[in-house]
Amino acid sequence: MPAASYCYFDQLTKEMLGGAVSIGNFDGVHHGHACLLKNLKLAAKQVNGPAVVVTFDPHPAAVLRPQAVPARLTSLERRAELLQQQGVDFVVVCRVDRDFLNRSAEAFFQSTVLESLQAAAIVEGPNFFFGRNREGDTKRLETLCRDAGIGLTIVPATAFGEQMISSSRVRQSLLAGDIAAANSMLTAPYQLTGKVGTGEQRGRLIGFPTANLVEPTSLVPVHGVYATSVQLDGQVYRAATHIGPNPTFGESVEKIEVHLLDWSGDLYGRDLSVDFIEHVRDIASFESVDILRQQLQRDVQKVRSLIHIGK
Ligand SMILES: Cc1cc2nc3c(=O)[nH]c(=O)nc-3n(C[C@H](O)[C@H](O)[C@H](O)COP(=O)(O)O)c2cc1C
Ligand SMILES: Nc1ncnc2c1ncn2[C@@H]1O[C@H](COP(=O)(O)OP(=O)(O)OP(=O)(O)O)[C@@H](O)[C@H]1O
Repeated sequence: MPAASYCYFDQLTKEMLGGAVSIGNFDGVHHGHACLLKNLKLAAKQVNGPAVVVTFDPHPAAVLRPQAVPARLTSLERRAELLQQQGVDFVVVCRVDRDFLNRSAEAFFQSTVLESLQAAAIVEGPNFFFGRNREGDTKRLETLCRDAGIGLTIVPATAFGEQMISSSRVRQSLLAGDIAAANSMLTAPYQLTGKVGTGEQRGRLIGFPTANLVEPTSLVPVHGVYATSVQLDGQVYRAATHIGPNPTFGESVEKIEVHLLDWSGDLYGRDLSVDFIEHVRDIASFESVDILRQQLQRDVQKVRSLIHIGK
């Protein structure tokens, strides 16, 4: 991935202008977003311009309701990477503050879509809202696009099961430990990134050394043991990941511990990205360290059976 996979509005260059534009949070980059982005690329081809996504940072909810803001599914870097995997040419970020959120739907459309990006087409989903208090909807957008003489595509909703896919639904699945459902909605396995900090150094003693992830950059799934994979120095490794306390040792602090299979070395201070593949079991309090150790052996076998990596 190039160092700067996204830019801000004051960094726009000529090749980013005159294209097809989609606006939204795009948190997680799910299959609903993917369907929309397929249409964005078609629209871009028709207008002979770039496929541009406009996204927001921080999330508008973080400015409006900081006490109740949902954790993000993706950092800006990861979101841009996933959007580009879907064929988006440019990701442009709106810096969100109270002034920005106070703009009317018309003012936002005029300044962002027409003046800054000189958009030739817009592509959105059915639940798109814009401007102060989410006053602009797809009807309003239709009128604005018609008046400005630019094309508009509203793509139908993509569902998973009976309901429409949304970032909020992916968050709910992760918080319920339903990794399979979350991954069915996402375009790539759910990924958690953090820095490797120091633990109690106990894992090494019980034969299962772990990298303890601190400062996670996105939502932490519910407590449990997970089959995961990690990319390290260009190689993919399987990992058994524990999220939660260590009740066997009387510790109640939540930890994110990653035990890499078929790897040994020192990871302290490095950034680690963990892909979640399956939920394996809940956290338990074991009667002895020996019984915990036997369970960890079974967990590792389970991870091997769930994840196959090419040699
Ligand atoms: C895959 C995996 C599953 C684990 N499951 C449990 C568990 O169910 N209960 C528990 O008390 N500790 C569990 N542990 C955590 C160990 O207790 C922990 O790795 C050990 O205390 C080392 O802690 P440290 O990294 O702070 O040194 C698990 C660890 C791993 C890697
Ligand atoms: N399931 C879907 N099918 C089609 N389009 C979608 C779907 N979900 C979102 N979109 C569209 O993608 C664009 C970006 O949406 P955004 O990421 O803001 O919403 P979301 O995924 O519903 O998230 P949230 O749950 O946070 O509201 C919008 O145009 C929206 O209408």
